[in-house]
Amino acid sequence: MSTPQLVVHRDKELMAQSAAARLITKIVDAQASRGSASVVLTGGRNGNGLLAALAAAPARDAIDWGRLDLWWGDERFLPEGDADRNVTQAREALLDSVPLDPKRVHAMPASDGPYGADVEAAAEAYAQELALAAGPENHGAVPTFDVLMLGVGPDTHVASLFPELPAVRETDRTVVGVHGAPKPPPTRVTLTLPAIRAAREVWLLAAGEDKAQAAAIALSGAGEVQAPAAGARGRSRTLWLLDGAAASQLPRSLYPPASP
Ligand SMILES: O=C(O)[C@H](O)[C@@H](O)[C@H](O)[C@H](O)COP(=O)(O)O
Repeated sequence: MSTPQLVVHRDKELMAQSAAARLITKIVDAQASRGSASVVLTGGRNGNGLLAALAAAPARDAIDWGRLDLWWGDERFLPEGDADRNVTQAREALLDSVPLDPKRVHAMPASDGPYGADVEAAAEAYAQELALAAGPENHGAVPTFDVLMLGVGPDTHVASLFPELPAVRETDRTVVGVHGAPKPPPTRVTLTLPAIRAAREVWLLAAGEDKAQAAAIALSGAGEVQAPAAGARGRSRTLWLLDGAAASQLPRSLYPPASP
């Protein structure tokens, strides 16, 4: 697993704009070399802030939107179209304004979908969808995602993997249901750490004073069960994208001076 690399920006707006520019380049390069790109989106303010910055980016249409596979790291298990669903918020921030191939937008099941209120069945269905997309070269149960993005919670959660809860301890399955999540809503579907670690690159987004302690804990060698963000590593790159406020409790030796 790759050692975390940190980039600290002046504020959360610049962090979102810079991360969006970084994502455009990553997708364009993947499409140029492999014909398509595969990205895992995250919910939350930082994740949606990045999507909004991407929607406003002048270079955004350098991306061939029809050759982009979008997946989700987690989803709130709510009815289709619910304003609190991550896919609803992603559509509002970006997806509804770009010409994606609907067959390549892989939303997690809703609580009024084919699996009803059975969140375990919904999770298993998404795991099967991932496995179907995993080519032989992936020798695994999930596609090799080019970039998997994760917001970081104040308690160091990523996706819907919360400290000490069963989902963060999962070592075999790629997708599980979550009950009793401390961040509402309580029922969710989430990728597990093994699925997250299949990504080429994992980018963790942390902006704001309320993330400073989480970043310091996750980057100080804490265990992944106590600090799930500590276990979110990419196969070739793990990148923490922070603003100065979220980096304020980190030892200065961990990162170069913040961007101007
Ligand atoms: O479903 C969710 O809520 C998100 O996937 C969650 O993991 C989020 O990314 C973090 O809680 C950070 O959220 P903020 O960026 O809003 O702090």
